[in-house]
Amino acid sequence: MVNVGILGATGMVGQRFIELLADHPKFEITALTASARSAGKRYEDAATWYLDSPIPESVKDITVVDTDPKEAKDVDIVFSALPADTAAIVEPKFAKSCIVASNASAMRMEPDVPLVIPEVNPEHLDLVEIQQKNRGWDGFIVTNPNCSTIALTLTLKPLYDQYNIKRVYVSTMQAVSGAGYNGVPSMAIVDNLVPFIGGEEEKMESETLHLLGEFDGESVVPAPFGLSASCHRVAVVNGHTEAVFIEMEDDLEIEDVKNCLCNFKGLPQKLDLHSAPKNPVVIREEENRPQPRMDRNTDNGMAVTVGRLRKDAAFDNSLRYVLVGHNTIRGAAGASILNAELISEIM
Ligand SMILES: NC(=O)C1=CN([C@@H]2O[C@H](COP(=O)(O)OP(=O)(O)OC[C@H]3O[C@@H](n4cnc5c(N)ncnc54)[C@H](OP(=O)(O)O)[C@@H]3O)[C@@H](O)[C@H]2O)C=CC1
Ligand SMILES: N[C@@H](CC(=O)OP(=O)(O)O)C(=O)O
Repeated sequence: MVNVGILGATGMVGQRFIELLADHPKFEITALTASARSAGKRYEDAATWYLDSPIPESVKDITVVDTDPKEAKDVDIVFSALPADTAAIVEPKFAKSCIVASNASAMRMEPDVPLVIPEVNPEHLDLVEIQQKNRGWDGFIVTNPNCSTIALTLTLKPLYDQYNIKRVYVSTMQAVSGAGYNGVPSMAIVDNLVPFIGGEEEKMESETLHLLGEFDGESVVPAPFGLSASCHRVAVVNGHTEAVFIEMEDDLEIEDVKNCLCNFKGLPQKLDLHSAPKNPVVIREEENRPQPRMDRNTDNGMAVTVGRLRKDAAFDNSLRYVLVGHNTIRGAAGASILNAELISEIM
Protein backbone atom coordinates (compact mmCIF):
# COMPACT_ATOMS: atom_id res chain seq x y z
CA MET A 1 0.00 0.00 0.00
CA VAL A 2 1.10 3.59 -0.72
CA ASN A 3 0.75 6.00 2.23
CA VAL A 4 -1.23 9.07 1.24
CA GLY A 5 -2.18 12.34 2.93
CA ILE A 6 -5.05 14.71 2.21
CA LEU A 7 -4.37 18.45 2.51
CA GLY A 8 -7.56 20.40 3.28
CA ALA A 9 -9.25 17.16 4.37
CA THR A 10 -12.19 18.82 6.15
CA GLY A 11 -13.50 20.76 3.11
CA MET A 12 -15.97 19.81 0.39
CA VAL A 13 -13.33 18.34 -1.90
CA GLY A 14 -11.31 16.94 1.02
CA GLN A 15 -14.35 14.90 2.07
CA ARG A 16 -14.70 13.51 -1.45
CA PHE A 17 -11.05 12.45 -1.29
CA ILE A 18 -11.78 10.59 1.93
CA GLU A 19 -14.89 8.92 0.50
CA LEU A 20 -13.08 7.81 -2.67
CA LEU A 21 -9.88 6.69 -0.92
CA ALA A 22 -11.40 4.88 2.09
CA ASP A 23 -11.54 1.51 0.29
CA HIS A 24 -8.86 2.13 -2.31
CA PRO A 25 -6.89 -1.02 -3.23
CA LYS A 26 -3.49 0.76 -3.44
CA PHE A 27 -3.67 4.01 -1.43
CA GLU A 28 -4.01 4.11 2.35
CA ILE A 29 -4.90 7.36 4.13
CA THR A 30 -2.30 7.98 6.85
CA ALA A 31 -2.42 11.79 7.27
CA LEU A 32 -5.16 14.42 7.25
CA THR A 33 -4.43 18.14 7.38
CA ALA A 34 -6.50 21.31 7.60
CA SER A 35 -6.19 24.84 9.02
CA ALA A 36 -5.15 25.76 12.55
CA ARG A 37 -8.89 25.80 13.38
CA SER A 38 -9.04 22.02 12.93
CA ALA A 39 -5.51 20.86 13.81
CA GLY A 40 -5.31 18.75 16.98
CA LYS A 41 -8.93 17.53 16.73
CA ARG A 42 -10.18 14.04 15.82
CA TYR A 43 -11.30 14.10 12.17
CA GLU A 44 -14.90 13.39 13.10
CA ASP A 45 -14.91 16.41 15.45
CA ALA A 46 -13.11 18.72 13.04
CA ALA A 47 -15.19 18.16 9.90
CA THR A 48 -18.82 19.09 9.26
CA TRP A 49 -19.53 15.98 7.15
CA TYR A 50 -21.88 16.78 4.29
CA LEU A 51 -21.74 13.73 2.01
CA ASP A 52 -24.61 11.22 1.75
CA SER A 53 -22.28 8.33 2.60
CA PRO A 54 -21.22 8.08 6.30
CA ILE A 55 -17.75 9.15 7.47
CA PRO A 56 -15.54 6.09 6.94
CA GLU A 57 -14.68 4.40 10.28
CA SER A 58 -11.01 4.33 9.30
CA VAL A 59 -10.63 8.14 9.43
CA LYS A 60 -12.88 9.13 12.35
CA ASP A 61 -10.11 8.90 14.96
CA ILE A 62 -7.22 10.23 12.89
CA THR A 63 -5.92 13.44 14.48
CA VAL A 64 -5.99 16.33 12.00
CA VAL A 65 -2.61 18.07 11.78
CA ASP A 66 -1.38 21.43 10.48
CA THR A 67 -0.79 21.59 6.73
CA ASP A 68 2.97 21.33 7.02
CA PRO A 69 5.35 18.59 5.80
CA LYS A 70 6.84 18.41 9.31
CA GLU A 71 3.42 17.41 10.66
CA ALA A 72 2.11 15.23 7.79
CA LYS A 73 5.06 12.85 7.71
CA ASP A 74 5.84 9.52 6.03
CA VAL A 75 3.53 10.00 3.08
CA ASP A 76 4.43 9.13 -0.51
CA ILE A 77 1.60 11.11 -2.13
CA VAL A 78 -0.44 14.05 -0.86
CA PHE A 79 -3.75 15.02 -2.44
CA SER A 80 -4.33 18.76 -2.20
CA ALA A 81 -7.81 20.19 -1.67
CA LEU A 82 -6.56 23.50 -0.33
CA PRO A 83 -7.75 26.99 -1.24
CA ALA A 84 -5.54 28.28 -4.07
CA ASP A 85 -3.71 30.94 -2.03
CA THR A 86 -2.71 28.41 0.63
CA ALA A 87 -1.84 25.81 -2.01
CA ALA A 88 0.59 28.23 -3.67
CA ILE A 89 2.64 28.38 -0.47
CA VAL A 90 2.26 24.85 0.85
CA GLU A 91 2.36 22.56 -2.20
CA PRO A 92 5.97 23.45 -3.15
CA LYS A 93 7.05 22.58 0.42
CA PHE A 94 5.53 19.10 0.14
CA ALA A 95 6.92 18.63 -3.41
CA LYS A 96 10.47 18.76 -2.04
CA SER A 97 10.03 15.21 -0.81
CA CYS A 98 6.78 13.68 -2.11
CA ILE A 99 4.30 13.62 -4.99
CA VAL A 100 1.61 16.31 -4.80
CA ALA A 101 -1.55 15.52 -6.78
CA SER A 102 -3.26 18.88 -6.63
CA ASN A 103 -6.78 19.88 -7.31
CA ALA A 104 -6.12 23.57 -6.59
CA SER A 105 -5.63 26.14 -9.35
CA ALA A 106 -2.46 27.76 -7.92
CA MET A 107 0.17 25.85 -9.93
CA ARG A 108 -1.90 24.67 -12.93
CA MET A 109 -0.52 27.06 -15.52
CA GLU A 110 3.11 27.04 -14.32
CA PRO A 111 5.09 26.12 -17.46
CA ASP A 112 6.89 23.18 -15.78
CA VAL A 113 3.87 21.74 -13.91
CA PRO A 114 1.81 19.11 -15.73
CA LEU A 115 -1.91 19.89 -15.96
CA VAL A 116 -3.34 16.48 -16.76
CA ILE A 117 -6.52 14.56 -17.53
CA PRO A 118 -5.27 10.97 -17.93
CA GLU A 119 -7.54 10.21 -20.92
CA VAL A 120 -6.55 13.44 -22.66
CA ASN A 121 -2.86 14.31 -22.27
CA PRO A 122 -0.87 11.76 -20.22
CA GLU A 123 2.22 12.70 -22.26
CA HIS A 124 2.33 16.08 -20.46
CA LEU A 125 3.64 14.13 -17.43
CA ASP A 126 7.04 14.31 -19.16
CA LEU A 127 7.20 17.85 -17.73
CA VAL A 128 7.97 16.27 -14.35
CA GLU A 129 11.62 15.76 -15.27
CA ILE A 130 11.93 19.44 -16.25
CA GLN A 131 10.14 20.52 -13.06
CA GLN A 132 12.45 18.49 -10.82
CA LYS A 133 15.52 19.82 -12.65
CA ASN A 134 14.28 23.46 -12.49
CA ARG A 135 13.30 23.35 -8.84
CA GLY A 136 15.68 20.80 -7.33
CA TRP A 137 12.82 18.77 -5.83
CA ASP A 138 12.86 15.02 -5.17
CA GLY A 139 9.05 15.00 -5.45
CA PHE A 140 6.88 16.95 -7.88
CA ILE A 141 3.49 18.57 -8.41
CA VAL A 142 0.91 17.33 -10.90
CA THR A 143 -2.40 19.18 -11.21
CA ASN A 144 -5.87 18.47 -12.54
CA PRO A 145 -7.98 21.16 -14.21
CA ASN A 146 -10.95 23.17 -13.05
CA CYS A 147 -14.19 21.14 -12.67
CA SER A 148 -16.00 22.68 -15.67
CA THR A 149 -12.87 22.39 -17.80
CA ILE A 150 -12.49 18.66 -17.12
CA ALA A 151 -16.00 17.78 -18.27
CA LEU A 152 -15.75 19.95 -21.39
CA THR A 153 -12.28 18.71 -22.36
CA LEU A 154 -13.21 15.04 -22.02
CA THR A 155 -15.83 15.60 -24.72
CA LEU A 156 -13.62 17.82 -26.92
CA LYS A 157 -10.61 15.48 -26.97
CA PRO A 158 -12.08 12.78 -29.28
CA LEU A 159 -13.57 15.47 -31.53
CA TYR A 160 -10.29 17.40 -31.67
CA ASP A 161 -8.48 14.22 -32.72
CA GLN A 162 -10.94 13.53 -35.57
CA TYR A 163 -12.08 16.95 -36.81
CA ASN A 164 -10.63 20.42 -37.40
CA ILE A 165 -12.30 22.47 -34.70
CA LYS A 166 -12.67 26.15 -35.64
CA ARG A 167 -14.31 27.56 -32.53
CA VAL A 168 -16.17 26.48 -29.39
CA TYR A 169 -18.68 28.36 -27.28
CA VAL A 170 -19.69 26.99 -23.89
CA SER A 171 -22.26 28.19 -21.37
CA THR A 172 -22.15 26.57 -17.91
CA MET A 173 -24.73 26.05 -15.18
CA GLN A 174 -22.58 25.22 -12.14
CA ALA A 175 -23.57 23.60 -8.85
CA VAL A 176 -23.24 25.44 -5.54
CA SER A 177 -20.85 22.81 -4.11
CA GLY A 178 -18.28 24.20 -6.56
CA ALA A 179 -17.92 27.23 -4.33
CA GLY A 180 -17.36 25.26 -1.09
CA TYR A 181 -19.74 24.77 1.84
CA ASN A 182 -19.90 28.46 2.78
CA GLY A 183 -19.33 29.73 -0.75
CA VAL A 184 -22.78 30.89 -1.92
CA PRO A 185 -25.30 32.16 0.66
CA SER A 186 -28.72 30.49 0.35
CA MET A 187 -30.32 33.95 0.06
CA ALA A 188 -28.28 34.54 -3.08
CA ILE A 189 -29.11 31.30 -4.88
CA VAL A 190 -32.54 29.96 -3.87
CA ASP A 191 -35.10 30.99 -6.50
CA ASN A 192 -32.24 32.52 -8.43
CA LEU A 193 -29.24 32.22 -10.77
CA VAL A 194 -25.96 34.14 -10.44
CA PRO A 195 -24.42 34.96 -13.84
CA PHE A 196 -20.82 35.32 -12.64
CA ILE A 197 -18.18 33.02 -11.13
CA GLY A 198 -14.92 34.84 -10.51
CA GLY A 199 -12.04 33.66 -12.71
CA GLU A 200 -13.98 30.68 -14.05
CA GLU A 201 -14.30 31.78 -17.68
CA GLU A 202 -10.61 32.62 -17.95
CA LYS A 203 -9.69 29.24 -16.43
CA MET A 204 -11.96 27.31 -18.81
CA GLU A 205 -10.57 29.12 -21.83
CA SER A 206 -6.88 28.81 -20.98
CA GLU A 207 -6.85 25.35 -19.34
CA THR A 208 -8.83 23.63 -22.12
CA LEU A 209 -6.49 24.82 -24.89
CA HIS A 210 -3.48 23.92 -22.72
CA LEU A 211 -4.79 20.37 -22.11
CA LEU A 212 -5.38 19.82 -25.83
CA GLY A 213 -2.00 21.41 -26.62
CA GLU A 214 1.16 19.66 -27.71
CA PHE A 215 4.13 19.05 -25.44
CA ASP A 216 7.14 19.78 -27.68
CA GLY A 217 9.75 18.39 -25.31
CA GLU A 218 10.18 21.67 -23.44
CA SER A 219 6.78 23.27 -22.99
CA VAL A 220 3.13 22.98 -23.97
CA VAL A 221 1.93 24.77 -27.12
CA PRO A 222 -1.84 25.46 -26.70
CA ALA A 223 -4.38 24.08 -29.19
CA PRO A 224 -5.04 26.64 -31.95
CA PHE A 225 -8.84 27.12 -31.95
CA GLY A 226 -11.04 29.81 -30.40
CA LEU A 227 -12.90 29.10 -27.15
CA SER A 228 -15.36 31.38 -25.41
CA ALA A 229 -16.97 30.55 -22.03
CA SER A 230 -19.82 32.08 -20.06
CA CYS A 231 -20.20 30.71 -16.51
CA HIS A 232 -23.26 30.78 -14.23
CA ARG A 233 -24.16 29.48 -10.76
CA VAL A 234 -27.48 27.62 -10.37
CA ALA A 235 -29.40 26.14 -7.44
CA VAL A 236 -28.11 22.57 -7.89
CA VAL A 237 -26.08 20.92 -5.12
CA ASN A 238 -23.74 18.72 -7.21
CA GLY A 239 -23.15 18.38 -10.95
CA HIS A 240 -22.16 20.99 -13.50
CA THR A 241 -24.20 21.28 -16.72
CA GLU A 242 -22.70 22.83 -19.86
CA ALA A 243 -24.27 23.78 -23.20
CA VAL A 244 -21.59 23.38 -25.88
CA PHE A 245 -21.60 24.82 -29.43
CA ILE A 246 -18.84 23.74 -31.84
CA GLU A 247 -18.04 24.96 -35.34
CA MET A 248 -15.78 22.68 -37.42
CA GLU A 249 -13.79 23.59 -40.54
CA ASP A 250 -15.59 20.87 -42.55
CA ASP A 251 -18.98 19.22 -42.77
CA LEU A 252 -19.88 16.48 -40.30
CA GLU A 253 -22.39 13.66 -39.87
CA ILE A 254 -24.02 13.48 -36.46
CA GLU A 255 -23.80 9.64 -36.37
CA ASP A 256 -20.01 9.89 -36.86
CA VAL A 257 -19.77 12.42 -34.03
CA LYS A 258 -21.79 10.13 -31.79
CA ASN A 259 -19.53 7.16 -32.56
CA CYS A 260 -16.45 9.28 -32.04
CA LEU A 261 -17.63 10.29 -28.54
CA CYS A 262 -18.91 6.95 -27.33
CA ASN A 263 -15.94 4.93 -28.66
CA PHE A 264 -13.46 7.24 -26.93
CA LYS A 265 -11.11 5.52 -24.51
CA GLY A 266 -7.76 6.63 -23.12
CA LEU A 267 -4.80 5.28 -21.19
CA PRO A 268 -6.73 4.77 -17.89
CA GLN A 269 -9.14 2.43 -19.69
CA LYS A 270 -6.24 0.54 -21.38
CA LEU A 271 -4.42 0.20 -18.06
CA ASP A 272 -7.68 -0.61 -16.26
CA LEU A 273 -6.93 1.90 -13.49
CA HIS A 274 -9.08 1.49 -10.37
CA SER A 275 -10.95 4.82 -10.73
CA ALA A 276 -11.21 4.84 -14.52
CA PRO A 277 -14.76 4.87 -15.92
CA LYS A 278 -15.48 2.21 -18.53
CA ASN A 279 -16.30 4.99 -21.00
CA PRO A 280 -15.22 8.55 -20.20
CA VAL A 281 -18.15 9.91 -22.27
CA VAL A 282 -21.63 8.37 -22.12
CA ILE A 283 -24.34 9.39 -24.62
CA ARG A 284 -28.04 9.67 -23.68
CA GLU A 285 -30.63 9.69 -26.43
CA GLU A 286 -33.65 10.98 -24.42
CA GLU A 287 -34.60 14.53 -25.36
CA ASN A 288 -34.65 15.66 -21.70
CA ARG A 289 -31.21 14.34 -20.65
CA PRO A 290 -28.64 14.87 -19.28
CA GLN A 291 -29.84 16.28 -15.96
CA PRO A 292 -27.56 16.82 -12.95
CA ARG A 293 -29.69 14.87 -10.46
CA MET A 294 -30.02 11.86 -12.76
CA ASP A 295 -26.67 11.81 -14.56
CA ARG A 296 -23.99 13.21 -12.23
CA ASN A 297 -23.22 9.78 -10.72
CA THR A 298 -22.73 7.95 -14.03
CA ASP A 299 -19.97 5.35 -13.53
CA ASN A 300 -19.35 6.44 -9.91
CA GLY A 301 -19.29 10.10 -10.95
CA MET A 302 -16.24 9.58 -13.19
CA ALA A 303 -17.97 9.67 -16.61
CA VAL A 304 -19.34 12.73 -18.39
CA THR A 305 -22.87 12.37 -19.79
CA VAL A 306 -23.67 13.98 -23.15
CA GLY A 307 -27.16 14.46 -24.56
CA ARG A 308 -29.13 16.58 -27.02
CA LEU A 309 -26.36 15.97 -29.56
CA ARG A 310 -27.51 17.54 -32.81
CA LYS A 311 -26.43 19.48 -35.85
CA ASP A 312 -26.77 23.22 -35.45
CA ALA A 313 -29.20 24.20 -38.20
CA ALA A 314 -28.33 27.90 -37.82
CA PHE A 315 -24.69 27.56 -38.96
CA ASP A 316 -22.67 25.41 -41.39
CA ASN A 317 -20.44 22.58 -40.09
CA SER A 318 -21.71 23.04 -36.54
CA LEU A 319 -23.04 20.90 -33.73
CA ARG A 320 -24.30 21.41 -30.22
CA TYR A 321 -24.83 19.29 -27.15
CA VAL A 322 -25.40 19.44 -23.41
CA LEU A 323 -23.15 17.70 -20.89
CA VAL A 324 -23.24 16.93 -17.17
CA GLY A 325 -20.20 16.08 -15.04
CA HIS A 326 -19.87 15.59 -11.29
CA ASN A 327 -17.91 18.63 -10.11
CA THR A 328 -16.44 17.26 -6.88
CA ILE A 329 -15.79 13.71 -8.22
CA ARG A 330 -14.67 13.78 -11.90
CA GLY A 331 -14.17 17.54 -11.56
CA ALA A 332 -12.02 17.43 -8.44
CA ALA A 333 -11.10 14.57 -6.05
CA GLY A 334 -11.66 11.73 -8.55
CA ALA A 335 -9.53 13.57 -11.10
CA SER A 336 -6.56 13.91 -8.70
CA ILE A 337 -6.86 10.26 -7.68
CA LEU A 338 -6.89 9.11 -11.32
CA ASN A 339 -3.76 11.22 -11.93
CA ALA A 340 -2.06 9.52 -8.95
CA GLU A 341 -3.13 6.06 -10.13
CA LEU A 342 -1.66 6.76 -13.56
CA ILE A 343 1.59 8.07 -12.06
CA SER A 344 1.88 5.00 -9.79
CA GLU A 345 1.41 2.75 -12.81
CA ILE A 346 3.69 4.39 -15.39
CA MET A 347 6.37 6.44 -13.57
N1 LIG B 1 -15.74 22.29 -4.86
C1 LIG B 1 -15.47 22.00 -6.13
O1 LIG B 1 -16.32 21.57 -6.94
C2 LIG B 1 -14.12 22.20 -6.61
C3 LIG B 1 -13.12 22.78 -5.84
N2 LIG B 1 -11.89 22.92 -6.34
C4 LIG B 1 -10.77 23.50 -5.56
O2 LIG B 1 -10.44 22.61 -4.48
C5 LIG B 1 -9.97 23.37 -3.37
C6 LIG B 1 -10.82 23.06 -2.16
O3 LIG B 1 -12.17 23.45 -2.41
P1 LIG B 1 -13.33 23.16 -1.36
O4 LIG B 1 -13.13 21.81 -0.76
O5 LIG B 1 -14.58 23.46 -2.07
O6 LIG B 1 -13.01 24.26 -0.21
P2 LIG B 1 -13.50 24.29 1.31
O7 LIG B 1 -13.51 25.71 1.70
O8 LIG B 1 -14.72 23.49 1.49
O9 LIG B 1 -12.29 23.55 2.12
C7 LIG B 1 -11.02 24.13 2.28
C8 LIG B 1 -10.10 23.20 3.06
O10 LIG B 1 -8.81 23.83 3.21
C9 LIG B 1 -8.53 24.03 4.61
N3 LIG B 1 -7.87 25.33 4.78
C10 LIG B 1 -8.43 26.56 4.63
N4 LIG B 1 -7.51 27.53 4.89
C11 LIG B 1 -6.37 26.88 5.23
C12 LIG B 1 -5.07 27.32 5.65
N5 LIG B 1 -4.77 28.61 5.72
N6 LIG B 1 -4.14 26.39 5.92
C13 LIG B 1 -4.44 25.07 5.84
N7 LIG B 1 -5.64 24.58 5.46
C14 LIG B 1 -6.60 25.48 5.16
C15 LIG B 1 -9.86 23.98 5.31
O11 LIG B 1 -9.65 23.59 6.66
P3 LIG B 1 -10.64 24.07 7.87
O12 LIG B 1 -11.84 23.17 7.82
O13 LIG B 1 -9.80 23.82 9.08
O14 LIG B 1 -10.97 25.49 7.63
C16 LIG B 1 -10.56 22.91 4.50
O15 LIG B 1 -10.08 21.63 4.87
C17 LIG B 1 -9.99 24.83 -3.82
O16 LIG B 1 -8.73 25.19 -4.35
C18 LIG B 1 -11.05 24.85 -4.90
O17 LIG B 1 -10.88 25.92 -5.77
C19 LIG B 1 -11.62 22.48 -7.59
C20 LIG B 1 -12.57 21.92 -8.37
C21 LIG B 1 -13.87 21.74 -7.95
N1 LIG C 1 -14.83 27.53 -9.44
C1 LIG C 1 -15.40 26.20 -9.50
C2 LIG C 1 -14.76 25.29 -8.51
C3 LIG C 1 -13.33 25.58 -8.30
O1 LIG C 1 -12.92 25.76 -7.20
O2 LIG C 1 -12.57 25.64 -9.38
P1 LIG C 1 -10.99 25.90 -9.38
O3 LIG C 1 -10.33 24.70 -8.83
O4 LIG C 1 -10.61 26.12 -10.79
O5 LIG C 1 -10.72 27.11 -8.53
C4 LIG C 1 -16.89 26.30 -9.23
O6 LIG C 1 -17.24 27.25 -8.61
O7 LIG C 1 -17.69 25.47 -9.59
